Amino acid sequence: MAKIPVIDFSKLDLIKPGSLEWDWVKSQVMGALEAYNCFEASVDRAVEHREPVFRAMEEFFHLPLETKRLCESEKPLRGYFGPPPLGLHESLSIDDAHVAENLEPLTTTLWPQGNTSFSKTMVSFIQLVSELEKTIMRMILESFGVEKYTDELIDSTNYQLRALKYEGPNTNEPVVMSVPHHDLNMITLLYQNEINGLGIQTEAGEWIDVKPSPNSIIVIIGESLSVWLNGRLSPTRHRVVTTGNRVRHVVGLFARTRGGYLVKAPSELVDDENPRLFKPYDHEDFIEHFSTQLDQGNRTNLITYCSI
Ligand SMILES: O=C(O)CCC(=O)C(=O)O
Ligand SMILES: [Fe+2]
Repeated sequence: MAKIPVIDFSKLDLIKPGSLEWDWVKSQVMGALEAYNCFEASVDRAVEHREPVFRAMEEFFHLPLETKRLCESEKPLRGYFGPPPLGLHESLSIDDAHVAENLEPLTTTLWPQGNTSFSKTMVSFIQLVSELEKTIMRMILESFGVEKYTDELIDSTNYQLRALKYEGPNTNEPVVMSVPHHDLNMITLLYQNEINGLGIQTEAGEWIDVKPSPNSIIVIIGESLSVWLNGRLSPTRHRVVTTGNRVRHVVGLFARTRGGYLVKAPSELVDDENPRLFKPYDHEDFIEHFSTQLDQGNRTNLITYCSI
């Protein structure tokens, strides 16, 4: 069975630009993205977060529906979505979840009697995952010779937390929980409990079941990054299919650019051989205006939307 590449990021603190370690990890990242559009980042420190993160998620999803609905928001792709019709999932999305101040008011709303551990647990995990995302982003931009844009891109990024709960379908027949799709954002990093279900499609059309180990964070590319890179990397086509009766929990970091930032391939990536493929666009604006079509099975394709 094919397996997506596993890349060791355990010495995340030591992987610094210019070091031998950096160049070695960067070459593995680019090799994996070229061959599979995705990889598993193995980060030993993730394991310390595992038990508290999934316990915090259980605590949230066990709240009464009317309490969870206090997190519903007018903004698309933020807030609480659920409960799921058969085959779908329930989720909580929080913008800029690496900043404690963004989670604390929500935590107080959900648990008026107090629950500091929920925000602390989620913030510290998202901080770890966002550091990983920044490292990967810097490596990708460096590989294409456009590293001078890394800081402005990072400064314009919303590190959105998305906690997902999939009920077990109670059958041994595989059930599609999330239809094949591309993510629309820049980079998505996923950390799951022991219930597998994510599948990745290779360019050749083959589906690979992802079976991450407890220290693995799955890294996938979204359409927005493809647009920013003038098509240099392809978005990862993926789906979720599960069996059995156990709950699948996934905590994801969906990095995407904020409103006001124009997603536009830098001039270094455009020349006679590589003409500009996409119209510049504002990701937030796109999400706000096209979100009604973002439901399962009918996702607006960003690449189609801004293709020239
Ligand atoms: O559950 C997963 O592993 C992936 C979720 C996903 O693809 C998404 O939320 O866009
Ligand atoms: Fe996805």
